[in-house]
Amino acid sequence: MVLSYQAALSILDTVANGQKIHRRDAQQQIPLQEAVGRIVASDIVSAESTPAHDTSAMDGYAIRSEATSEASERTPVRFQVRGRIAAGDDPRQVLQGLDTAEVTMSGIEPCVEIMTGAGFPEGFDACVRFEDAETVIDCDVSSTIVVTKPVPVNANRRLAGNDIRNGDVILQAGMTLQVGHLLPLSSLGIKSIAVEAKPRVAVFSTGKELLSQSYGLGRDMNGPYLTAALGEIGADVDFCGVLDDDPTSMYRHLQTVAGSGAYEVIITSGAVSKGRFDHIPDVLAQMDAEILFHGVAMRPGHPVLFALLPAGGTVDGTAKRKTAFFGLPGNPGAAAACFRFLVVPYLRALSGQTQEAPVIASLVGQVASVAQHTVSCNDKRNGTATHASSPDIFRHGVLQSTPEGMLTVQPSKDQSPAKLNPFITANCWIHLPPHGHGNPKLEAGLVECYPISAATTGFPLTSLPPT
Ligand SMILES: Nc1nc2c(c(=O)[nH]1)N[C@H]1C(S)=C(S)[C@@H](COP(=O)(O)OP(=O)(O)OC[C@H]3O[C@@H](n4cnc5c(N)ncnc54)[C@H](O)[C@@H]3O)O[C@H]1N2
Ligand code: MOO
Repeated sequence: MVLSYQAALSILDTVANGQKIHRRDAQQQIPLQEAVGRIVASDIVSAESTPAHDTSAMDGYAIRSEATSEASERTPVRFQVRGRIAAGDDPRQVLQGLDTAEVTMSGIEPCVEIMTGAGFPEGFDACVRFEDAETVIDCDVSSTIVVTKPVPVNANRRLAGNDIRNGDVILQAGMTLQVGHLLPLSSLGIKSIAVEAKPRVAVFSTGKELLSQSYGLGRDMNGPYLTAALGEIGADVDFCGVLDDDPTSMYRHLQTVAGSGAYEVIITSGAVSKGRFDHIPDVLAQMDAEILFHGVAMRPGHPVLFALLPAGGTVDGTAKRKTAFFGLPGNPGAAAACFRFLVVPYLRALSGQTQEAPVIASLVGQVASVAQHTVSCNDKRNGTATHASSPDIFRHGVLQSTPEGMLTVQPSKDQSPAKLNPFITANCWIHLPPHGHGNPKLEAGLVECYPISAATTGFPLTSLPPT
């Protein structure tokens, strides 16, 4: 029986977690502003509460709110300005020598000019904005102002510690640093951050048709696509060229790159299915690879292969890291789907990230046909029996929000894995589970969508994971 998609994911997760411990220099400390898009390596916990002091939210006058409780147009309350505090001033120094109790007794309330962000002076509990006070005697800092409305306690005052609390977990290990995170992190004085090392990945394309364009249009699409898609998710990626359909040279090139120990993952596309020139499985056997799966119940992409290449030797007494190998199918639509739904989960697990949560959208049209997508698939590993098993199906499509605020998704009309035109407009992948017929969610027309791009920076097009 062909391996289910879920079983393939579980193999990838186990292998990634096993490989994780062998990652050399797995963490790096880098400046905050260079870390956007990188994976946070360990929890960041606040060592302080912010803001450190009470501060003013407006430019105005710091007053005692109680003094304004009876204030009205007919009974305005007078205040005398007794100082001025700018952001960065120490309010204690500004108010040195001012005995608020004494001046209050003298019949006129003291107040202090205060600027937005400035530390709140002791003895005052609210800020009245400049535009809400009338200056009756204008004399620089000893002006007199009147207030004609009661000012609530704590008006325009930011209380110490009401933003971030000491001990708050600001970011969890495995999260992708987003540009928005730089604001709270910088507010805590954090200037650099420990991030996971970028996974090092080598990409090859295969096929003589890509090397000589004497007949037809043998253009490499998977090479640029996979290289860019890997770069987008933060991998350190090298495109290593196109391998000819010759097992000897294929072996030589792959062995050289694997033996260099420079890469944690090698990805090829093509030459993995049943054809006479599909040499990847044989070359891997020659390389003593442990083939963990070859053939998954998924559409497209069922010929996909995953293996571990031997490391050979030890480092500091521990076995060297093996190299993960993905043999993606050659058809570009299949290579892209396998990348998105097998390679990305592997790399996320390797970097300690949680897996993505889908966006749930209403399927436009085709609900009935989609719900009855159970098909039979060939067992690619032994190449014999046809099993009536139901594959996971991945379809590209267009996800959009309606003016009513609904999310809808329309699968591309042509899902042929060799058709590239739909990728001009497609912005997501739809994941249809196996045994769709009878699945209540699917029959209600609700499907799981993932953005085509697996990058997690920018607008996070993923719903919150269930709590
Ligand atoms: N007898 C069978 N034939 C095929 C099966 C099968 O189960 N039994 N599976 C089909 C499926 S599904 C796919 S997908 C392909 C995958 O085959 P390979 O991985 O062996 O890929 P190739 O044969 O090398 O190429 C297939 C196709 O893709 C084009 N290609 C390959 N690399 C690239 C590239 N980098 N950029 C653009 N296009 C590429 C290649 O030119 C071929 O047209 O096998 C089916 N056959
Ligand atoms: O994996 Mo092939 O899925 O259909 O092109």
